[in-house]
Amino acid sequence: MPDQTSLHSDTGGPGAGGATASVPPAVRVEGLWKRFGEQIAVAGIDLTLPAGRFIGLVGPNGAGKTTTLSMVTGLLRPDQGRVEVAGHDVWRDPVEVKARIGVLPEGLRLFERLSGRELLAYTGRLRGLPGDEVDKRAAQLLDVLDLAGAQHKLVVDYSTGMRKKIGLAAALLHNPQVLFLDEPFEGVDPVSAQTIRGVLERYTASGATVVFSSHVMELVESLCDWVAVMAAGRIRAQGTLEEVRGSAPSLQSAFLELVGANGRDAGESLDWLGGGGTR
Ligand SMILES: Nc1ncnc2c1ncn2[C@@H]1O[C@H](COP(=O)(O)OP(=O)(O)OP(=O)(O)O)[C@@H](O)[C@H]1O
Repeated sequence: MPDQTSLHSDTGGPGAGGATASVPPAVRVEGLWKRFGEQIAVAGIDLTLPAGRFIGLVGPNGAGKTTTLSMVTGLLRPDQGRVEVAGHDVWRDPVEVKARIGVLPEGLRLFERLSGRELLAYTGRLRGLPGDEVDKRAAQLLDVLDLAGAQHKLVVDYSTGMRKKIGLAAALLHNPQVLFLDEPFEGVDPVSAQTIRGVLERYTASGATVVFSSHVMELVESLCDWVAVMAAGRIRAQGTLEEVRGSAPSLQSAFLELVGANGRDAGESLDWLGGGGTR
């Protein structure tokens, strides 16, 4: 199993995924810390995510993924450290960064009393796009994401999967350079997941970057070409999928080894649990 130091840490050059030397990494994080009271959520991480990749940020519950993504996207101020997106400092240059990113955060809050179509129209105008361009893009996104039939329904009446899809459409509307998605497939049925996947694959094929967090290793393994593994507020590995997987048979096995979950009591101590018991 490779440790973090043996994996790519310097990116942006041709060896780091085909980007040219002049292209800054999609994300560069240095010494990032966040503490909530006694709880250290993110413990001084360094992370370099190359541009033009489909990147998975994986880790067990409570690893610090959401906290990291919130700091990287300018939603949560770090206690310490620096974050750059596409070469711009997130906290010194927020307007430059926000124009270049799309975000689908965890626990997405939407304008519930707007219809899906109105939400996209409003988002597009906030992004400074001309009205006719917003109309064109909104109609295409609603169509591709299979929401055209629900475009005049209020967002409050959308299902969990529909909310994810309209949130994704809003995040893509201004054609961002880097798209951040926190658990984009959670609560999404397989058909919608396939649709979202198709949209994201098309988006990265054109040179844009997707960074998404997930616990689902099979999904990350099938979608991502670059992976960062987080546990207990630290980065345990980062690199291409092949590098992080190393000699392990799957990303799941590599992950369990990296986060130290192999050999954990798998419920043997619950000797009272099971059928046939009397109490
Ligand atoms: N606002 C907060 N106040 C207090 N503690 C917090 C807060 N946000 C996160 N934490 C703590 O920070 C740690 C990291 O949480 P975070 O949500 O970033 O993890 P995660 O990797 O996204 O987890 P999950 O996969 O379960 O969503 C956890 O111990 C969590 O309890």
